[in-house]
Amino acid sequence: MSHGWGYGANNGPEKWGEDFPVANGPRQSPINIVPKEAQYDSTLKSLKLKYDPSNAKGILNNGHSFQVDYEDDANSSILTGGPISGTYRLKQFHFHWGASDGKGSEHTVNGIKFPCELHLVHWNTKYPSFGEAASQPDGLAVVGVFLKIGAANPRLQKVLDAFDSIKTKGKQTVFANFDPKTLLPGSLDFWTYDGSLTTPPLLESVSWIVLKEPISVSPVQMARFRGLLFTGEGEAPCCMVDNYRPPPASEGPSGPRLLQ
Ligand SMILES: COc1ccc(C[C@@]2(O)NC(=S)NC2=O)c(OC)c1
Ligand SMILES: [Zn+2]
Repeated sequence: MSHGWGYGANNGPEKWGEDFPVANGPRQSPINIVPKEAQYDSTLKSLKLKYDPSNAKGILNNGHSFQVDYEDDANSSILTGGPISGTYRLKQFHFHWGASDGKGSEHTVNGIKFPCELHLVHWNTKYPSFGEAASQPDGLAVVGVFLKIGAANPRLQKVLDAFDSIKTKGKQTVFANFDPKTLLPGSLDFWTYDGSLTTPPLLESVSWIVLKEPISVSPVQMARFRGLLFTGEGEAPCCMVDNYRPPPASEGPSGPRLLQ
């Protein structure tokens, strides 16, 4: 790719391997989750998430998605338990979504796409920083949550209400006092596997924890996600939609272990 990566025909997921050869690596994400093939692992612990709403800093349109960033200079918003050992700090959360309700998630379940997928990104405090952790095989832990079409989700409202301030690439605004735990479903049951970032640099540093229970989002709320732009102010507008990497066409015989 002569120009930056994106999700278009000329710079999308099929082209990322040109500049990022790890795109064809052994632990790339996302994957298609086949629940019947997941092995039960009784040694897995329950997931523990402790978030301090006052750690919320800001919300940013980064040109690929939008993200809500958190203070991460102390163990006040942390993930423990589940498949991970030690303490991982919340860094940010962001979403991936489609141009229509039939697509948008990165992980799929039995080949089914959801309209949207939330990623809560945490980094291993055994490393000195997020940047350092992002290059380590046990550096990151991402909690994935599917959004499925249903009743409007009031927990999304504060995020949606910020969109007018971050419509174009590079725009950001203050986003204070938000507890991401309010975005989680009632059950924290999960599938887990070792994978990667789902955009360049596609680093194979993520312990994936995908929650089985989706949260709801209404068609009207999804339309508001699609009102964001990939493009910057003053550029020809391009709607921020289909910002998802699809799973590989078919899992090899040694598909990743899924534990639950
Ligand atoms: C250099 O560190 C990075 C770079 C990109 C992302 C974003 C993303 O690629 N990763 C997931 S997960 N979804 C995505 O869109 C990141 O998130 C942990 C960390
Ligand atoms: Zn993501």
